[in-house]
Amino acid sequence: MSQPFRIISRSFSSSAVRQSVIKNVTIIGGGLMGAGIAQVAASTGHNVVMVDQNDEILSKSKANIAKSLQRVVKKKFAEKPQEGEAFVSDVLNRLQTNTDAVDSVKNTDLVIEAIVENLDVKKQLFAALDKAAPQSAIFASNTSSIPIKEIAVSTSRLDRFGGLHYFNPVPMMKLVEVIRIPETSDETFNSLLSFGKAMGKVTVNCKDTPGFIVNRLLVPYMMEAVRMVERGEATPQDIDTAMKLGAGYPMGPFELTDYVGLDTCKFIMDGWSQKFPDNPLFAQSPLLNKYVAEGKLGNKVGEGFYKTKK
Ligand SMILES: CCCCCCCCCCCCCC(=O)CC(=O)SCCNC(=O)CCNC(=O)[C@H](O)C(C)(C)COP(=O)(O)OP(=O)(O)OC[C@H]1O[C@@H](n2cnc3c(N)ncnc32)[C@H](O)[C@@H]1OP(=O)(O)O
Ligand SMILES: NC(=O)C1=CN([C@@H]2O[C@H](COP(=O)(O)OP(=O)(O)OC[C@H]3O[C@@H](n4cnc5c(N)ncnc54)[C@H](O)[C@@H]3O)[C@@H](O)[C@H]2O)C=CC1
Repeated sequence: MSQPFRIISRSFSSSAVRQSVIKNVTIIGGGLMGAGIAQVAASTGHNVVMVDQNDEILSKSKANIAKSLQRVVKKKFAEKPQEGEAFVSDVLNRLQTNTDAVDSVKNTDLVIEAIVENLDVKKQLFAALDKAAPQSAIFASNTSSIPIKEIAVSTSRLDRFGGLHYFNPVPMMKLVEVIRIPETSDETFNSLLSFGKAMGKVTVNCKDTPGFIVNRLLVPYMMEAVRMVERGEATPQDIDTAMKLGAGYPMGPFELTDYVGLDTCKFIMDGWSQKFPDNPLFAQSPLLNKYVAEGKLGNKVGEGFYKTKK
């Protein structure tokens, strides 16, 4: 078997950094995030297998990727449309799909999980993948809110487990939070950092604390916005306008909730309100729960706090 690690010598330091070479990537989940991660990984030269529950979902994911790639090439290859076409075709050739997660990891270097925000479902998936993936493969979760360690314990590879938390829309958002648990080896962490950079992202290092960096600050802000509406202090429209024009945010909190998906937001809040019952920042929102119960899940279904085009 080939040696999975290489020594990288950095010119600015005499020390050498051990890390594995990541070429073959498996993304589990082809929804909003999985499709975005798959697109950018394939666009940056990686061989990608994107996995979801059935072919219909995967066809939609591929169609969304094709649409997003067109937006990217329109800018990047504005003067060279033929090169743009060749780029799109190369990217799509590097992107395979599979409905069998276990089969998809047999030759993988890195698994990135981007399925529903539910601890039990994630653990069940990783436990199955752990038996099938090569010993050298690194596992990462894109969870928004679940501690990485709680997911990682479903496997026998805690030293090869970490978090890669991307932001929506992945092709546009430049950040990836790279999370290590105490057991994550330096090799694994360095490989995850290098992979994030190889995808063209800026990486920040995070410990395995609730919400990492961005969501630990973003969630209380967004929850206070919905509580303002619940208290009758302002409308979603006025809050969104205020935060865009007064604070310079590209989207207001309600537009962003529709963009992220109200179901995902509720999964996050269900988890945090159970875990931190005494913290008022994470108390449930009756309004969010009502919208989710009515099936108003945001842009993905055409209606959330706003009616949008699907
Ligand atoms: C209030 C209710 C409370 C509920 C409580 C909730 C609990 C908390 C939930 C927390 C959720 C956390 C989720 C998570 O883990 C982390 C996240 O991802 S948080 C989300 C982070 N993302 C953002 O904050 C996005 C903010 N928005 C923007 O940056 C911009 O609006 C955006 C880039 C999306 C779009 O730009 P905009 O100017 O608004 O629109 P355009 O359509 O003109 O696009 C501009 C430019 O960008 C190109 N583009 C856009 N999307 C894509 C894409 N998917 N693929 C490729 N290209 C894209 C577009 O083509 C435009 O290009 P031009 O050349 O400029 O025309
Ligand atoms: N929506 C957002 O803005 C962000 C979400 N996240 C996180 O990313 C993860 C995915 O979120 P989204 O992409 O928004 O969700 P989504 O609902 O758009 O997609 C999830 C996909 O996973 C698939 N899936 C579910 N169980 C599966 C399984 N066992 N095997 C294979 N596929 C399975 C579903 O069919 C669906 O297509 C969640 O953990 C979420 O918290 C992280 C950053 C931003």
